[in-house]
Amino acid sequence: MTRFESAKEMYQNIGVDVDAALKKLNNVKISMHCWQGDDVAGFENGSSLDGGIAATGNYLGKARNSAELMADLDKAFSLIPGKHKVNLHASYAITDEKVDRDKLEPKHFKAWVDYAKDRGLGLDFNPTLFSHPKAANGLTLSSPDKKIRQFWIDHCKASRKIAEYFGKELRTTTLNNIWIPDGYKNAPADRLSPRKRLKESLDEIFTQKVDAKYIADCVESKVFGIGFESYTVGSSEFYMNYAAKNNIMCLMDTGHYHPTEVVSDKISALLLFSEKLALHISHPVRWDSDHVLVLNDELKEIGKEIVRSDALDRVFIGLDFFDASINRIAAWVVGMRNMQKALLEALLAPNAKLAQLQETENFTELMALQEELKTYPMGDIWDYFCKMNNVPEKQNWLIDVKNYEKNVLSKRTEQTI
Ligand SMILES: C[C@H](O)[C@H](O)[C@@H](O)C(=O)CO
Ligand SMILES: [Mn+2]
Repeated sequence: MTRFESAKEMYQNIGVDVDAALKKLNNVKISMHCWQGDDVAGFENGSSLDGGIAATGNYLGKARNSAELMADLDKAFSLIPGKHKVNLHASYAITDEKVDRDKLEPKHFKAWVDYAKDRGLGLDFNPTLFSHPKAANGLTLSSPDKKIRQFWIDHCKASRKIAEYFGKELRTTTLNNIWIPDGYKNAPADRLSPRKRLKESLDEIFTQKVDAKYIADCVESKVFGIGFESYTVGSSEFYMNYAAKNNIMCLMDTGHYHPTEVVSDKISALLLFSEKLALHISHPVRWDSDHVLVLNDELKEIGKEIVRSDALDRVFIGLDFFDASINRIAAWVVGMRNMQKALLEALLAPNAKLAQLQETENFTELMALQEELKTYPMGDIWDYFCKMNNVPEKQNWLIDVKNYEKNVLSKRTEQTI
């Protein structure tokens, strides 16, 4: 009997259908963010990273152009089970033209569509409202300056067209996520006016007609950013209400809440009121530090919440971290595989039985079973899942990453080509 067969039998004995779990996991597309590959630099060669976010570390081999970023993404995907999506920011346009963000068009992202088509991947999109001279003071859609607001409104409209184009070309629904850094370092005198302006800007953006078959809009809230500690215009309450009233989605980033607040607890609450929701799964350490996902309790809890709400097709799962202190391809691989492991663990739980124990107030058995499940042989099922997808099992993927670092990454110098 193989380790997989013996593990499968153990799960079967508690009523879990392992084959069905593996099938479900194989269908989950996770959106892998391109910006881990180059520390959120983008291809514009202009402003350095701002907007209250920061990538720290100086590990060798960061991608310096689209060819390198695509090659690095390929390397990472070759070590991750299944077919997924790439999440792009507007600052990653591939063009020889000097085009400002308000004038971006689908053609500036054609190379990404070709890339995705060739590999059977999907694409998601984000307008980039930071690292730009017109966002230098951190005010964009809520700026008191009408011209600045208009520039960013036009950028968001351009981005929605690009997202729609991705969806059409790739026959998927592309997520288009608006996040803005807007806020103040010190206590504001007027909290209402910036929020009113943000609301009006969003209203104008969403007057633009796009085909809902191909694009799903969402808005990402935040609690604070570096340099914007006292006030964030696009807060959680703001966007939850905006999204509900305008029939668009909320995007919850796991790093965008107070330290003891957890996104896992918010998923069921949102799913009761909206058809779909989006997530940026990150790993905040003391603040929105954007560390690589580790398989911690909160990640497992998020997996459980999605699975137990039977919402694998209602939640857009995307990753959002940028760690420059370790090999960037390893960062992607660890994060993606951990997200999948969290979902697998949830799929391998006797969820109906656990729910019934809760409903019948049998809390002793519920606790006993939940605790025993923690030492069930999930790893053997995971190894089988890797094998079935022709990717290395256990830490064997690291051999590939080390070779790639030796042969490719270490040859890259600091300057952009
Ligand atoms: C690159 C950023 O992480 C991203 O646009 C945004 O999603 C964010 O989380 C800012 O903190
Ligand atoms: Mn995010």
